[in-house]
Amino acid sequence: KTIAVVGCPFSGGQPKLGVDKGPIHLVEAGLITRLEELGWRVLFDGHHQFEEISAASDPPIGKLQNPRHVSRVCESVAEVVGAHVRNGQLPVTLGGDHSLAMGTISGTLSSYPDACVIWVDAHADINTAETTSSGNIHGMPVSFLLGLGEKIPEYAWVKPLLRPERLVYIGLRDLDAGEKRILRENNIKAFSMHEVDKYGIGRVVDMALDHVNPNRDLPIHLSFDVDALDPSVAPSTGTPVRGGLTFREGHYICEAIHETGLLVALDLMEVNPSLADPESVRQTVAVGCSLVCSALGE
Ligand SMILES: N[C@](CCCC[B-](O)(O)O)(CCN1CCC(O)CC1)C(=O)O
Ligand SMILES: [Mn+2]
Ligand SMILES: [Mn+2]
Ligand SMILES: [Mn+2]
Repeated sequence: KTIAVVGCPFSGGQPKLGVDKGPIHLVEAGLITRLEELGWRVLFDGHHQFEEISAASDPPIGKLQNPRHVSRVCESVAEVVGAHVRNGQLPVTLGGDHSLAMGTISGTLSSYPDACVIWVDAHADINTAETTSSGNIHGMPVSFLLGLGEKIPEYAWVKPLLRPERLVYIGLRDLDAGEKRILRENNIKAFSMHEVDKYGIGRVVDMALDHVNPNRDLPIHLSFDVDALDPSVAPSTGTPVRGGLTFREGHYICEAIHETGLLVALDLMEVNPSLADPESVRQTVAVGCSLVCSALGE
């Protein structure tokens, strides 16, 4: 099978400079060669240029920051990822901030409507325009994918293709009040760090899969935010939160998902190579590469 590496140098979903440089660092760390060494054919259709998409003027809509730019970029990503999936390739999207998952998961679901989503993150990224306090759209992609909250004309292209019972979280530990309410109201399954401690990562992954993929017959889209890992493991990221997944727990999730043989798309998000000292940046990039390779059979 062929992997399509989709470099998405995009930072509009959040305020910190540098996360748009994530893809180039991941590729320059040798990710493509490592994937080829695993036996994959790898297509790298380059780092997408999004500057031309950026709206001339993009004033906030309510609290939402860079709303038109984020929407246009995500719509473009949905088309790119959807095309790769339709061509029978496995898209590996390198971020860039997590707002991009609005595009990647839309792309996957357009071809695999019954796909399930495993969202590995310290955060739920499920704020609506009403519940967000920051207005940073990287904290909102899941709400758009589920069709929650007030409709925003600029986001009319996002179809509510994701069903709550097809979504499961691993690694949560920093949720806004509105997000906790949304998870409860929609019966969304979440394995926080408390459950990871209580049951161990092995049981958590089994339970997560039992919830969204009970017969192990549905395609899996894995959306991995490196801030799910403990900041000691992946320090160079925009919204670090203490008490995260260990290096091994992060890798176990990826290895276990590979073992299902059901992975159809992968996102590796929020590596920001400008937020730490060179050694910490190198470490974060190396972990990102390693997680991708583990999800693909290493
Ligand atoms: N939920 C946050 C963080 C989103 C992180 C997105 B990512 O893709 O990295 O998972 C946090 C908002 N929170 C509000 C209260 C403040 O004290 C701290 C930040 C938000 O900005 O909505
Ligand atoms: Mn995230
Ligand atoms: Mn996060
Ligand atoms: Mn983040």
